[in-house]
Amino acid sequence: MKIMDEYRKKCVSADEAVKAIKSGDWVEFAWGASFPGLLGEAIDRRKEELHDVNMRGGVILKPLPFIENDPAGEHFTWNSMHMGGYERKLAQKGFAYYIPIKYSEVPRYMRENCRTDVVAIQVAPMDAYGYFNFGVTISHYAAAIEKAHTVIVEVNEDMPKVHGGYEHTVHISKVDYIVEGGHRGLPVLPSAAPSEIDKKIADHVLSEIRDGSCIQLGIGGMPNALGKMIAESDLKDLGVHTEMLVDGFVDMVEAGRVTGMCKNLDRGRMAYSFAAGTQKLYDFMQDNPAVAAYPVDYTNHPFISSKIDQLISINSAVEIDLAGQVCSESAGPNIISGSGGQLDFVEGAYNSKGGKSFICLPSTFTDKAGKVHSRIKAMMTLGSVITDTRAGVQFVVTEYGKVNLKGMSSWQRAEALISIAHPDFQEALIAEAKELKIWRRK
Ligand SMILES: CC(=O)SCCNC(=O)CCNC(=O)[C@H](O)C(C)(C)COP(=O)(O)OP(=O)(O)OC[C@H]1O[C@@H](n2cnc3c(N)ncnc32)[C@H](O)[C@@H]1OP(=O)(O)O
Ligand SMILES: CCCC(=O)O
Repeated sequence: MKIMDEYRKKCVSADEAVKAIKSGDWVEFAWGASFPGLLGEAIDRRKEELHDVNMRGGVILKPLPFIENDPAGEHFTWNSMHMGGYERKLAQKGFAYYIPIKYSEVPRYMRENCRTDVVAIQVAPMDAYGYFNFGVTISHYAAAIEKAHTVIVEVNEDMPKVHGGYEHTVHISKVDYIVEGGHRGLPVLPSAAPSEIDKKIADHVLSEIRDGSCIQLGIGGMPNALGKMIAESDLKDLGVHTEMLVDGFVDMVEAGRVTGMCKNLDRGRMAYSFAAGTQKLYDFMQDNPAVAAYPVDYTNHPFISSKIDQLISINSAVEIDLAGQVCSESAGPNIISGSGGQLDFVEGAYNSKGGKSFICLPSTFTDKAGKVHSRIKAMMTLGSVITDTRAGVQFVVTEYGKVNLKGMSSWQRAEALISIAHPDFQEALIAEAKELKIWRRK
């Protein structure tokens, strides 16, 4: 069959396409900026016919209509591989559940561990050869498609067509239904301007980065702010190998910091697996040969990323204890986000020749009642999830300085971490360290 005949045959309305979903199914639905809004609304309209449907996705940037309109959870359950602000509020109300991941492993989970009946995703318009480009989200979609009995694509004329890599497209022969969405825009994830604390942290990190380094920036305000600061530095010939492409990287390119010419892999190109940011980022990605889209088991697996020399990983955290264990995903037992690719890059950067991993966090956190807490704790808050074990953590940075925990004894860790805690909390931390028998009088 000619490709355009096949296209026309598979083209249906959103309501027609989602009839493929049956009660009890698992549906791979949305990730980040690739939110298939028409399909979401159509699934919601089918609510009364469906029971016990498990929807799966992550980093959701827009409300999920089928969850919003099912407050008793009779029809749909939301399962997230990484929660953003919207999902963590759903989780606190009991409407969403977290799937613990090491993000590098997600394609394998899809192939070997997770049930996937239907894939419903957003794509760019088909090309002349019959391929739909995944655009801003490559992640694990190719793997999920391999396992699903039904694949539905919602075509968004505004989805950038990106260069790969591999597994950044799906061929029409693998697609069951096509829903034309026209120009739908993409959800944006705005980034804040760097705060004074961000700037101080950035100064500590910047003094560790050399010309020719390859940068990964994690999710959240701090890494993005650091990206902007790197753009304002005088570093040269930087490379980019990251899971998440954010506006900070565009700033670096525009400032002439990035050539990628020192990379051992994907020389001259910026490897990424999903992108979320402003329209400036999405415009930058469109048909840009400097961008290389890959599945997340390529960008994130430490076996691959560590082949790149001078890999610099910059991630953020919620709290750290005096042993050096890092929590980046919960406040006590309450989920904030997820492990994501943090551990992947902490390991990848440390194992790269000349590589360094940085966990960057402000020294304090102010709660909603205005009370200030140290993020450096003698012991982890009860219920907090350990994202990076103490043996894996290398540099820890606050606005008060940086310490490299690798190879340090328990008393050295306590001393080092207390030295970068907020001065108002240092005495109390020393007292607690003494009780824990990790304070050594020198
Ligand atoms: C993407 C890559 O390339 S790979 C690796 C990157 N992935 C990761 O690092 C995964 C884990 N990390 C993360 O999810 C993020 O970096 C975070 C959560 C640590 C920081 O993200 P940000 O968006 O900057 O966090 P932010 O400071 O806005 O806080 C998020 C929420 O946590 C709450 N919070 C933050 N710190 C604390 C704390 N110490 N105690 C209690 N709550 C806290 C905030 O109040 C906020 O809640 P709200 O939205 O209800 O107000
Ligand atoms: C999984 C999405 C983002 C992250 O790695 O934290």
